[in-house]
Amino acid sequence: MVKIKIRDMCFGYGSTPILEDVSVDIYRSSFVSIVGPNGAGKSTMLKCINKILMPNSGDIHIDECNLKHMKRMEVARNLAYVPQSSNRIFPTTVFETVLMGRRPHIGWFNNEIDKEKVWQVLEEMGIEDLALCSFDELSGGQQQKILIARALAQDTGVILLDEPTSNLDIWHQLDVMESVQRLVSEKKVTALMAVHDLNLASRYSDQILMMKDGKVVSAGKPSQVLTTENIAKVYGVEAHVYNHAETPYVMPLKQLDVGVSS
Ligand SMILES: Nc1ncnc2c1ncn2[C@@H]1O[C@H](COP(=O)(O)OP(=O)(O)OP(=O)(O)O)[C@@H](O)[C@H]1O
Repeated sequence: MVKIKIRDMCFGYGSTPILEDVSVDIYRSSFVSIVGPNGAGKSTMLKCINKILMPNSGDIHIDECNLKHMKRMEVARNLAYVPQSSNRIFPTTVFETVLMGRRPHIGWFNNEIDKEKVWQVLEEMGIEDLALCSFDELSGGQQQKILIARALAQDTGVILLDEPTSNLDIWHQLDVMESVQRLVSEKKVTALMAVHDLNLASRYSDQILMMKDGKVVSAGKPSQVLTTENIAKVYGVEAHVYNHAETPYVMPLKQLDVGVSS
């Protein structure tokens, strides 16, 4: 069943087109990765789906609802968004930061159930010992985990993640990916994640969208999208792709043509 339906979506900053005629179906309870070079439009696409940006044309439906007709709080009850972790400063404790995720459900006034939910999420992520720490005194990787915890506390059917592993060591990268995978398999959440690491995308995703210059140039299972040809065309990189069943492993070898990616 389709959870997010995007049709003919175009977006531009001023007269500069950024997304062009994007049409994709994201299925309920699937883990979908968006890959592509710097500047391809991955973050812009996530921001359009979360209504942070308004497309110039086209439609996005969440279930049967057109995003255009959804109010801010309704969007927040349906979609949680984990932004790229650059310089996010919250002058609050970790507990208070995660509690902000409950706002779409209860407004400004928190009750015991919401606080319990926050403790539950902190425990599930193994970060309850950070609860009383100040958010802005944590490491980049710890802050990343707190932003993910805040999204989990939001308790939505869709979670959008913008490069959630970018600040993390390999142990924590796997930790985040396993957490998202558990959300998808156990809580039937739909996860859409922008990511640069093709091998993490390959291992964890049900579907990959490969973007270049604001267009989705390939979409499907990892084994259909992560091919030598696509990687050469989109990244300008020669790569070996070792196919282990449905999970290709990508080994980049050399640049083919400097300047393919921006
Ligand atoms: N606020 C802005 N104003 C104007 N142009 C912008 C703005 N934000 C992004 N862009 C441009 O939009 C294009 C797509 O950017 P976007 O951040 O969506 O790409 P991305 O694929 O997420 O890149 P990266 O992998 O580097 O994070 C880029 O050319 C970028 O320069």
